[in-house]
Amino acid sequence: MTDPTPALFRPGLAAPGFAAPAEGSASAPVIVAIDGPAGSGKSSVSKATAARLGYGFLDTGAAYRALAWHALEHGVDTSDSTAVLEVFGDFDYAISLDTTDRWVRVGGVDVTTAIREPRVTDAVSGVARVGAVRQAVNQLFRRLVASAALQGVVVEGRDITTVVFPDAPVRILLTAAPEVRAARRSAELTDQDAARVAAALHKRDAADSTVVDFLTAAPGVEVVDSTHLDFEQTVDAVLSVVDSTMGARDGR
Ligand SMILES: Nc1ncnc2c1ncn2[C@@H]1O[C@H](COP(=O)(O)OP(=O)(O)O)[C@@H](O)[C@H]1O
Ligand SMILES: Nc1ccn([C@@H]2O[C@H](COP(=O)(O)OP(=O)(O)O)[C@@H](O)[C@H]2O)c(=O)n1
Repeated sequence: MTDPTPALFRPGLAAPGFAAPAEGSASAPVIVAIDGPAGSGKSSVSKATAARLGYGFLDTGAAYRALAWHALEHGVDTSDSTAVLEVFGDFDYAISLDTTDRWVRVGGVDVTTAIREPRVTDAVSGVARVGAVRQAVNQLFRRLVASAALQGVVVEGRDITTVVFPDAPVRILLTAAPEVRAARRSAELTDQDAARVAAALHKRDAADSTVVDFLTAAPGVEVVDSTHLDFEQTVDAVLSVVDSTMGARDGR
């Protein structure tokens, strides 16, 4: 697999008017777009799917989490949109698209683990509702993918199938019943109280879904419901959608 090129983001470089490289050109990577609510398996399933396909993997939520971390480092209350925009001005963000070497950096600091802390999770919806932030990070995502020199990239988040890459050849909504998603997230965060984890997850979904709709599939988006599937079955179900969609596209 080609070594995915880590890319650095300074918002100034992606100011309004920045022209993202054209999609659909011969060298543009194939996009597999995956959306879904918290704990549906987007990150883990997308990463495994990318590894199986020999593609790169872009976790878009990491950018919002990293900006929330950056805001907290500056003592900013993320419910204050004006203050969020101010600290966004010097948000120096970089992420790896490599499934075997995942890292996230802000200003050269490795925040891969720090952005999963509860204080960041609790603050992230505040930065995600700032429209100017969303527009700039969406441009970054398109630029990162277009310049990755990869055959394909699995991109996961909340608005990838609808806003970031609405023309992606493969678009999937990954869902699971709310109680199943909460149980999976709690099983992952064994050092935290399960009831608190579940309440925080549902509260974040409620806040996030006022900004983008990731609970219903847009026209043309395939639903993969993992409620009754184990992890490998879910990856297989996603790969099956990729295969049938790409097969239909290539006339197979
Ligand atoms: N189908 C599944 N069955 C069981 N566990 C799963 C399944 N899909 C994902 N998981 C696990 O659930 C947890 C949450 O998945 P994650 O990928 O972090 O979700 P998201 O990125 O949507 O928040 C992880 O520990 C992951 O390994
Ligand atoms: N494309 C995206 C991805 C994430 N987000 C925001 O970023 C947060 C963190 O996303 P995430 O994917 O890491 O969250 P989990 O589903 O892993 O819990 C979400 O709660 C949203 O507020 C978004 O608004 N749009």
